Amino acid sequence: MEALSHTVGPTVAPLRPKRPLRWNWNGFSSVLVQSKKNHPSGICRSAADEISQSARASGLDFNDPDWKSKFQSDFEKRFSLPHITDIFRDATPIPSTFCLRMRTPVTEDFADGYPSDEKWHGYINNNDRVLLKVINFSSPTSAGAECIDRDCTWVEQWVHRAGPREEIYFKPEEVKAAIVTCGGLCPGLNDVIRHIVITLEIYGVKNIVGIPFGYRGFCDKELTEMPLSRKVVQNIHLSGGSLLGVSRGAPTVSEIVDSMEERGINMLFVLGGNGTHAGANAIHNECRKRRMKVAVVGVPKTIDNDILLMDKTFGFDTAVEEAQRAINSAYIEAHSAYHGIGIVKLMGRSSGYIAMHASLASGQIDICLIPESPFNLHGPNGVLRHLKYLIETKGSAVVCVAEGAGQSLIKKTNATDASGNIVLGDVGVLIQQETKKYFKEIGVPIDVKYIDPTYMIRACRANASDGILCTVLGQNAVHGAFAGFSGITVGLCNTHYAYFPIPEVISYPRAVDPNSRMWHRCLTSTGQPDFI
Ligand SMILES: Nc1ncnc2c1ncn2[C@@H]1O[C@H](COP(=O)(O)OP(=O)(O)O)[C@@H](O)[C@H]1O
Ligand SMILES: O=P(O)(O)OC[C@H]1O[C@](O)(COP(=O)(O)O)[C@@H](O)[C@@H]1O
Ligand SMILES: [Mg+2]
Repeated sequence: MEALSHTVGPTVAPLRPKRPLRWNWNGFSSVLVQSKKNHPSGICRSAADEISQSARASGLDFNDPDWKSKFQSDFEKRFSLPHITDIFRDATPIPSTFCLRMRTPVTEDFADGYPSDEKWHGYINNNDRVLLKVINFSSPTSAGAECIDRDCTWVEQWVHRAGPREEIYFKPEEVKAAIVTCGGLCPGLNDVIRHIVITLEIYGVKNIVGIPFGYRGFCDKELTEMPLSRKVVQNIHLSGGSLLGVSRGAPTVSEIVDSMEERGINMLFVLGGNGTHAGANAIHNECRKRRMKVAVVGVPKTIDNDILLMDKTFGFDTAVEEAQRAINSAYIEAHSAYHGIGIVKLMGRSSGYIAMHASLASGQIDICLIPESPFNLHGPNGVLRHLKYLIETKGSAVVCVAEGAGQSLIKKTNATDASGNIVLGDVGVLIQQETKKYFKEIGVPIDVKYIDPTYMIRACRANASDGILCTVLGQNAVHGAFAGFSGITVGLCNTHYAYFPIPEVISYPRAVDPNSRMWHRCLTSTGQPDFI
């Protein structure tokens, strides 16, 4: 085997030896098993149990000398992209109207046939692949190891490369494309809308509409679709939010598809998170059932960064950058006060990515609390005792907490929002109140400042790196639809762009691995102990 370059990081004992080491093994799905909560089965088992049970469940026998090729062929099947020819067997492609060498003016019609450039193959070949996992873990005890078998055998896992194909399955003049944005706001939504519209026009599509206020816009008679063109979207990326509006809750899938049929929509671009993608996949399946020649393509939008398999989702970098402003304010308040304590609550329902990254980026956080790493507030190892230590030794402290952290410490209400998401208890307020109570009890004066910048962060305009990410994702969404794929989404994968079948990226929320190098880096930065 060829020598691989070494990864950077400590080769000695892990930073936090108190935490039990457990290798991550999840049979066929080869995903991180991060904690009891994040394991799709919800069961916490020993590694040996996991191997035997998961192997049984997947039918994978590691004594079989062919287990690796069986794994790979199963993987290839799972990641193959649904295509309209699965249903319309005789659908014949035409040469792409997305000319890579010479742009076709939007006003020109295609009376003389579609322009094509047969000499230069700047297109993506359908067999191009992107490598999903790029670290060859030598042992299950390596930080963040994702292993398939007990020996952590290296198995290549390839996903489909995104981009324009040489042949397309829709004639631009027959396309009615619709764009819908669902769920909460996220920086970059307008950038993605803009690039979908611009790219559609370059293919030659003239009928492009926006569906107002998420899935609701399909069925609310008071809401009319918004005609879109390069002219309309030219400057929309200069402000945050969504030109089309967003909403939670939805009509039924069948009502949405009825509405699509009525409107003659045959390309649907869906910008949203896990809920939206579940909806998009259901729409795709319903269209197939009705034998509608429709391409449904998602672009993952979530500030929480909780979509599986992608380096990051758009808006995340901007959110981290913006979160730092709140952290810096909390830091200044805390440091300017006598015994000041700053508390900042950041988004992240089930994933602590924003809190972790903002803490790392700012370098001003003493305690970072995320849903993936349980903690006690009270007791000898609790957060409050450490805050007392910080006040005694540093004179001030700053806490960053993700909204989904510490939910076991808060009384559950069982309330859900319109989309069915659990309404979380306010952990920021809890920490604020308990901190005040604790210091009052021990007779130490403190000055607590609590900042919840949630909606300020979400409403921001995308920063430069997100702007580029949105541009590429928006363009690739259109290329995917024209290539005839449906029920897919697009994401950044090891710095390349890939298409994924929707179910693979939303089977459960992506979460921070408490055994990962990144979380350990964060702990190194804050200097916080275990809080259990
Ligand atoms: N399992 C599902 N099937 C179909 N539609 C869903 C599903 N979950 C959520 N949705 C719809 O997707 C939209 C967005 O979902 P939501 O959870 O609010 O945001 P996000 O997509 O950001 O996770 C809502 O209109 C919601 O009704
Ligand atoms: O107040 P809202 O609109 O329900 O949004 C709150 C939620 O939005 C988020 O920022 C993102 O959630 P979505 O990805 O589901 O839109 C969550 O972290 C947070 O719980
Ligand atoms: Mg969601």
